[in-house]
Amino acid sequence: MPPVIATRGLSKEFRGFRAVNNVTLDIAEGSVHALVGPNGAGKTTLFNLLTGYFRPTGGRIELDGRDVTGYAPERVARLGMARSFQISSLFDRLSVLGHVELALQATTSLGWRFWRSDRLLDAFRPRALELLDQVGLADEADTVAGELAYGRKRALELAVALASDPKVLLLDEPTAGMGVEDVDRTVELIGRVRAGRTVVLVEHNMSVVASLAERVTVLQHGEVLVEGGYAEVRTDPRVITAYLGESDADRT
Ligand SMILES: Nc1ncnc2c1ncn2[C@@H]1O[C@H](COP(=O)(O)OP(=O)(O)OP(=O)(O)O)[C@@H](O)[C@H]1O
Repeated sequence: MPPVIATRGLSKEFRGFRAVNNVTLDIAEGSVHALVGPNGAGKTTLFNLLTGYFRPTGGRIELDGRDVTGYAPERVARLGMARSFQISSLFDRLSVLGHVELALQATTSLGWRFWRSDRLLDAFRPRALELLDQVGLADEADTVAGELAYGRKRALELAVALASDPKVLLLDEPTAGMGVEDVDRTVELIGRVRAGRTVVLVEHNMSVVASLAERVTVLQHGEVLVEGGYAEVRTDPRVITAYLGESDADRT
Protein backbone atom coordinates (compact mmCIF):
# COMPACT_ATOMS: atom_id res chain seq x y z
CA MET A 1 0.00 0.00 0.00
CA PRO A 2 1.41 3.44 -0.85
CA PRO A 3 2.16 5.72 2.10
CA VAL A 4 -0.35 8.42 3.01
CA ILE A 5 2.49 10.89 3.57
CA ALA A 6 5.81 10.63 1.82
CA THR A 7 8.69 13.06 2.00
CA ARG A 8 11.66 12.90 -0.32
CA GLY A 9 14.87 14.72 0.54
CA LEU A 10 12.89 17.26 2.53
CA SER A 11 14.93 20.18 3.88
CA LYS A 12 14.35 23.46 5.63
CA GLU A 13 17.07 25.99 5.99
CA PHE A 14 16.95 29.05 8.22
CA ARG A 15 19.64 31.48 7.14
CA GLY A 16 22.06 28.76 6.22
CA PHE A 17 21.16 26.51 9.18
CA ARG A 18 19.50 23.25 8.18
CA ALA A 19 16.84 22.50 10.80
CA VAL A 20 15.52 19.64 8.61
CA ASN A 21 18.07 17.99 6.39
CA ASN A 22 17.25 15.67 3.54
CA VAL A 23 14.46 13.78 5.30
CA THR A 24 12.93 10.88 3.42
CA LEU A 25 10.01 9.39 5.25
CA ASP A 26 7.05 7.14 4.48
CA ILE A 27 4.06 7.19 6.79
CA ALA A 28 1.84 4.19 6.31
CA GLU A 29 -1.89 4.71 6.06
CA GLY A 30 -3.70 3.81 9.27
CA SER A 31 -0.56 3.78 11.40
CA VAL A 32 0.46 5.78 14.43
CA HIS A 33 3.91 7.07 13.55
CA ALA A 34 5.99 8.86 16.17
CA LEU A 35 8.68 11.43 15.51
CA VAL A 36 11.13 11.54 18.39
CA GLY A 37 14.59 12.91 19.01
CA PRO A 38 16.57 15.16 21.31
CA ASN A 39 15.69 18.83 21.72
CA GLY A 40 16.32 20.81 18.57
CA ALA A 41 16.33 17.68 16.37
CA GLY A 42 13.89 19.28 13.92
CA LYS A 43 10.63 17.55 14.88
CA THR A 44 8.51 20.69 15.08
CA THR A 45 10.06 22.08 11.92
CA LEU A 46 9.20 18.85 10.12
CA PHE A 47 5.62 19.15 11.40
CA ASN A 48 5.45 22.70 10.13
CA LEU A 49 6.65 21.53 6.74
CA LEU A 50 4.10 18.72 6.55
CA THR A 51 1.22 21.01 7.43
CA GLY A 52 2.29 23.79 5.08
CA TYR A 53 3.24 26.30 7.80
CA PHE A 54 6.79 26.32 6.45
CA ARG A 55 7.76 26.14 2.83
CA PRO A 56 10.57 23.66 2.27
CA THR A 57 13.88 24.89 0.91
CA GLY A 58 14.44 21.50 -0.69
CA GLY A 59 12.74 18.20 -1.41
CA ARG A 60 9.15 17.12 -1.82
CA ILE A 61 6.06 16.23 0.18
CA GLU A 62 3.34 13.94 -1.08
CA LEU A 63 -0.06 13.41 0.44
CA ASP A 64 -1.86 10.40 -0.97
CA GLY A 65 0.54 10.37 -3.88
CA ARG A 66 -0.18 14.00 -4.73
CA ASP A 67 2.66 16.50 -4.68
CA VAL A 68 1.65 19.08 -2.04
CA THR A 69 5.05 20.75 -1.70
CA GLY A 70 4.61 24.44 -0.98
CA TYR A 71 0.83 24.22 -0.44
CA ALA A 72 -0.61 26.69 2.06
CA PRO A 73 -1.87 25.29 5.39
CA GLU A 74 -5.56 25.71 4.46
CA ARG A 75 -5.05 23.80 1.25
CA VAL A 76 -3.24 20.97 3.03
CA ALA A 77 -6.03 20.93 5.61
CA ARG A 78 -8.67 20.67 2.90
CA LEU A 79 -6.91 17.58 1.61
CA GLY A 80 -7.45 15.88 4.95
CA MET A 81 -4.52 16.78 7.15
CA ALA A 82 -5.36 18.33 10.53
CA ARG A 83 -3.10 19.49 13.25
CA SER A 84 -4.09 19.70 16.86
CA PHE A 85 -4.50 23.36 17.70
CA GLN A 86 -2.34 25.00 20.30
CA ILE A 87 -3.99 26.02 23.54
CA SER A 88 -3.18 29.63 22.73
CA SER A 89 -5.71 29.39 19.91
CA LEU A 90 -8.60 28.52 22.21
CA PHE A 91 -10.90 31.38 23.11
CA ASP A 92 -11.11 31.79 26.86
CA ARG A 93 -14.68 33.05 26.86
CA LEU A 94 -16.14 30.71 24.28
CA SER A 95 -17.80 27.53 25.54
CA VAL A 96 -16.41 24.08 24.86
CA LEU A 97 -19.43 23.33 22.68
CA GLY A 98 -19.02 26.67 20.89
CA HIS A 99 -15.45 25.77 19.93
CA VAL A 100 -16.45 22.52 18.33
CA GLU A 101 -19.51 24.00 16.61
CA LEU A 102 -17.31 26.72 15.17
CA ALA A 103 -14.73 24.17 14.05
CA LEU A 104 -17.49 22.20 12.32
CA GLN A 105 -18.76 25.38 10.68
CA ALA A 106 -15.21 26.05 9.48
CA THR A 107 -15.33 22.86 7.44
CA THR A 108 -18.17 24.38 5.40
CA SER A 109 -18.09 27.37 3.07
CA LEU A 110 -19.04 29.55 6.05
CA GLY A 111 -15.51 29.31 7.43
CA TRP A 112 -14.42 30.66 10.82
CA ARG A 113 -17.05 33.37 11.14
CA PHE A 114 -18.10 34.55 14.54
CA TRP A 115 -20.89 36.76 13.29
CA ARG A 116 -23.11 33.83 12.39
CA SER A 117 -26.53 33.36 13.87
CA ASP A 118 -26.93 30.92 16.73
CA ARG A 119 -29.53 29.13 14.67
CA LEU A 120 -26.92 28.38 12.06
CA LEU A 121 -24.59 26.89 14.61
CA ASP A 122 -27.42 24.77 16.01
CA ALA A 123 -27.14 22.67 12.88
CA PHE A 124 -23.72 21.54 14.04
CA ARG A 125 -24.79 20.76 17.59
CA PRO A 126 -25.50 17.02 17.32
CA ARG A 127 -22.14 16.31 15.69
CA ALA A 128 -20.37 18.65 18.13
CA LEU A 129 -21.86 16.77 21.06
CA GLU A 130 -20.75 13.47 19.55
CA LEU A 131 -17.20 14.77 19.23
CA LEU A 132 -17.22 16.05 22.81
CA ASP A 133 -18.43 12.67 23.93
CA GLN A 134 -15.62 11.03 22.01
CA VAL A 135 -12.96 13.09 23.77
CA GLY A 136 -14.64 12.81 27.18
CA LEU A 137 -15.81 16.42 27.39
CA ALA A 138 -19.57 15.94 27.12
CA ASP A 139 -20.05 17.04 30.74
CA GLU A 140 -18.18 20.28 30.11
CA ALA A 141 -20.04 21.37 26.98
CA ASP A 142 -21.18 24.64 28.57
CA THR A 143 -17.94 25.43 30.38
CA VAL A 144 -15.96 28.29 28.87
CA ALA A 145 -12.55 27.16 27.64
CA GLY A 146 -10.71 29.52 29.98
CA GLU A 147 -12.04 27.59 32.96
CA LEU A 148 -10.97 24.15 31.79
CA ALA A 149 -8.12 22.32 33.48
CA TYR A 150 -4.98 21.93 31.35
CA GLY A 151 -5.59 18.32 30.29
CA ARG A 152 -9.17 19.14 29.34
CA LYS A 153 -7.99 22.01 27.16
CA ARG A 154 -5.82 19.60 25.25
CA ALA A 155 -8.81 17.28 24.83
CA LEU A 156 -10.76 20.25 23.44
CA GLU A 157 -7.97 20.96 20.94
CA LEU A 158 -8.28 17.38 19.81
CA ALA A 159 -12.05 17.68 19.37
CA VAL A 160 -11.46 20.84 17.30
CA ALA A 161 -8.91 19.01 15.16
CA LEU A 162 -11.30 16.08 14.70
CA ALA A 163 -14.11 18.33 13.49
CA SER A 164 -12.85 18.14 9.92
CA ASP A 165 -12.76 14.33 10.18
CA PRO A 166 -9.15 14.35 9.01
CA LYS A 167 -7.53 11.46 7.26
CA VAL A 168 -4.23 12.37 8.90
CA LEU A 169 -4.03 13.83 12.39
CA LEU A 170 -0.82 15.47 13.51
CA LEU A 171 -0.32 15.82 17.24
CA ASP A 172 2.52 17.93 18.55
CA GLU A 173 3.47 16.73 22.03
CA PRO A 174 -0.08 15.85 23.04
CA THR A 175 0.92 14.93 26.60
CA ALA A 176 3.37 17.77 27.26
CA GLY A 177 2.93 19.28 30.70
CA MET A 178 0.39 16.67 31.83
CA GLY A 179 0.25 14.72 35.06
CA VAL A 180 0.23 10.92 34.96
CA GLU A 181 -3.55 10.65 35.06
CA ASP A 182 -4.05 12.98 32.10
CA VAL A 183 -1.26 11.22 30.19
CA ASP A 184 -3.05 7.89 30.61
CA ARG A 185 -6.33 9.46 29.59
CA THR A 186 -4.75 11.02 26.51
CA VAL A 187 -3.12 7.76 25.43
CA GLU A 188 -6.46 6.04 25.72
CA LEU A 189 -8.12 8.88 23.82
CA ILE A 190 -5.62 8.84 20.95
CA GLY A 191 -6.01 5.06 20.86
CA ARG A 192 -9.71 5.63 20.26
CA VAL A 193 -9.62 8.48 17.76
CA ARG A 194 -6.98 6.85 15.60
CA ALA A 195 -9.59 4.47 14.20
CA GLY A 196 -9.90 5.01 10.47
CA ARG A 197 -7.09 7.56 10.25
CA THR A 198 -3.35 8.01 10.35
CA VAL A 199 -1.75 9.72 13.35
CA VAL A 200 1.65 11.42 13.31
CA LEU A 201 2.87 12.21 16.76
CA VAL A 202 5.76 14.28 18.09
CA GLU A 203 6.27 13.02 21.61
CA HIS A 204 8.95 13.16 24.27
CA ASN A 205 7.29 10.71 26.64
CA MET A 206 8.64 7.31 25.59
CA SER A 207 6.00 5.32 27.40
CA VAL A 208 3.39 7.16 25.32
CA VAL A 209 5.34 6.31 22.17
CA ALA A 210 5.63 2.68 23.30
CA SER A 211 1.88 2.43 23.92
CA LEU A 212 0.73 4.03 20.69
CA ALA A 213 3.25 4.01 17.88
CA GLU A 214 3.79 1.19 15.42
CA ARG A 215 6.59 3.07 13.79
CA VAL A 216 9.14 5.45 15.24
CA THR A 217 11.44 7.82 13.40
CA VAL A 218 14.30 9.22 15.44
CA LEU A 219 15.61 12.57 14.25
CA GLN A 220 18.91 14.13 15.19
CA HIS A 221 20.39 17.36 13.85
CA GLY A 222 17.53 17.53 11.35
CA GLU A 223 18.26 14.11 9.85
CA VAL A 224 16.69 10.70 10.20
CA LEU A 225 18.95 8.80 12.56
CA VAL A 226 17.02 5.54 12.86
CA GLU A 227 13.58 4.26 11.95
CA GLY A 228 11.79 1.14 13.11
CA GLY A 229 9.45 -0.34 15.70
CA TYR A 230 9.69 1.02 19.23
CA ALA A 231 11.52 -2.00 20.67
CA GLU A 232 14.03 -1.92 17.86
CA VAL A 233 14.66 1.81 18.07
CA ARG A 234 15.00 2.09 21.84
CA THR A 235 17.85 -0.40 21.97
CA ASP A 236 19.69 1.01 18.98
CA PRO A 237 23.12 2.21 20.13
CA ARG A 238 22.91 5.28 17.88
CA VAL A 239 19.70 6.35 19.56
CA ILE A 240 21.10 5.79 23.04
CA THR A 241 24.15 7.86 22.15
CA ALA A 242 21.99 10.63 20.69
CA TYR A 243 19.96 10.90 23.90
CA LEU A 244 23.01 10.61 26.16
CA GLY A 245 24.61 13.37 24.13
CA GLU A 246 21.57 15.49 24.86
CA SER A 247 21.81 14.99 28.64
CA ASP A 248 25.53 15.79 28.53
CA ALA A 249 24.70 19.01 26.73
CA ASP A 250 22.01 19.78 29.31
CA ARG A 251 24.52 19.47 32.11
CA THR A 252 26.95 21.96 30.65
N1 LIG B 1 12.03 29.96 12.64
C1 LIG B 1 13.27 29.54 12.93
N2 LIG B 1 14.35 30.29 12.65
C2 LIG B 1 15.59 29.87 12.91
N3 LIG B 1 15.88 28.66 13.47
C3 LIG B 1 14.85 27.88 13.77
C4 LIG B 1 13.49 28.25 13.52
N4 LIG B 1 12.68 27.24 13.93
C5 LIG B 1 13.49 26.29 14.43
N5 LIG B 1 14.79 26.66 14.33
C6 LIG B 1 15.95 25.87 14.74
O1 LIG B 1 15.87 24.61 14.13
C7 LIG B 1 16.30 23.58 15.00
C8 LIG B 1 15.21 22.54 15.13
O2 LIG B 1 14.14 23.10 15.89
P1 LIG B 1 12.78 22.30 16.16
O3 LIG B 1 11.92 23.21 16.99
O4 LIG B 1 12.24 21.82 14.89
O5 LIG B 1 13.30 21.09 17.02
P2 LIG B 1 12.46 20.05 17.89
O6 LIG B 1 13.04 18.72 17.56
O7 LIG B 1 11.03 20.26 17.69
O8 LIG B 1 12.90 20.47 19.34
P3 LIG B 1 12.08 20.37 20.74
O9 LIG B 1 12.00 18.93 21.06
O10 LIG B 1 12.97 21.10 21.67
O11 LIG B 1 10.75 21.03 20.51
C9 LIG B 1 16.66 24.26 16.31
O12 LIG B 1 18.06 24.44 16.36
C10 LIG B 1 15.95 25.59 16.24
O13 LIG B 1 16.66 26.58 16.95
